[in-house]
Amino acid sequence: MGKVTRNRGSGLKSGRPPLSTTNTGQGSTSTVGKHNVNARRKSSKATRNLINKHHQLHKSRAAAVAAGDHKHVGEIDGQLQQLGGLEAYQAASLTGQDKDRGGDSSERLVEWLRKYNLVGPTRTKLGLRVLEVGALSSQNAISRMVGKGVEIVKRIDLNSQEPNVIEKADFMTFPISDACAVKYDIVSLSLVLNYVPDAAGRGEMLRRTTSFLRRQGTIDSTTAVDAPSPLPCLFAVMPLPCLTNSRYMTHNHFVSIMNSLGYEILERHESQKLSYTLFRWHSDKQETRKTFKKVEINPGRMRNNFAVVMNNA
Ligand SMILES: C[S@@+](CC[C@H](N)C(=O)[O-])C[C@H]1O[C@@H](n2cnc3c(N)ncnc32)[C@H](O)[C@@H]1O
Repeated sequence: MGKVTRNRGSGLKSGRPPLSTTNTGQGSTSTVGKHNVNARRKSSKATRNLINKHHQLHKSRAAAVAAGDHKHVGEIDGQLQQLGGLEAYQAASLTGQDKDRGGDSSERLVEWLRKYNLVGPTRTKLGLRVLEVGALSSQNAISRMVGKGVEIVKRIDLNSQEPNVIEKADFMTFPISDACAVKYDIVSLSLVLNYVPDAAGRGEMLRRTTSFLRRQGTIDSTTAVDAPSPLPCLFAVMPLPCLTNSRYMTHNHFVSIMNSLGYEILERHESQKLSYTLFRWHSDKQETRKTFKKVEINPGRMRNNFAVVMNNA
């Protein structure tokens, strides 16, 4: 793998999708479902608080479901509703990721694909198929590569902001097809894994990604640089503290989990708040079905509890 690149000084500038906005003259307004959310009026702290609260409630809900506490589930659903539900969360994700505060995480993916000479103005014949899970916008950098190396970007989200171009679907139940023609060269999971409220669910999500990737040898593309092809691959973006400040996770531990699925890390970048990684999937490698439990590897009172559990199903 190449050296980890870091961009501590630029805040979130190196990652996040562009805000779909209409300019009101007073600041941008993002229209999310029925909600009109003034992007600039919400401070970045308020945005962060909303996102954090949403994540906390989701985790509590998962725990209440697991405990069979239906009353508590109902209460939490009410609180989520009061926060504005998934739509408000998505609006916060978009506004908090405005150009001023962040950027478009798929810019990093495009940068890496350029490095391997897979996208760009001269790559008109190359037909990469991309599955973007958790898509908030059809105007991001990877979408702009359609016709420049990318054939299609299939976008899905639990709640579609653009019903014509983003399919409302849950990745965990999204149909898997064995036909190579409907598989993908690239799966993008940008800020989605951390949305899953429980550790075993995250493991299942990672395991599931390989089912959507084309096998090696079925990819009609060659890299023109002196580097191995990164295809098929997974682009994963996570909040940095998931990997640097968790009791149950480190970057190396995450890579071990990915290795067990047949993934090899190719690229890594850290901005001030996000971790970006590109993993090539070796379809010829048998998944080891190794078990990864929730084990404390990084003790500390001030750390978070982010974990990924792989059950040997
Ligand atoms: C924080 S947003 C990230 C959006 C964008 N990918 C980015 O990098 O900014 C997380 C999105 O993932 C979606 N999501 C979470 N779990 C999902 C699942 N199982 N299937 C499809 N979308 C999912 C949520 O609805 C939400 O829109």
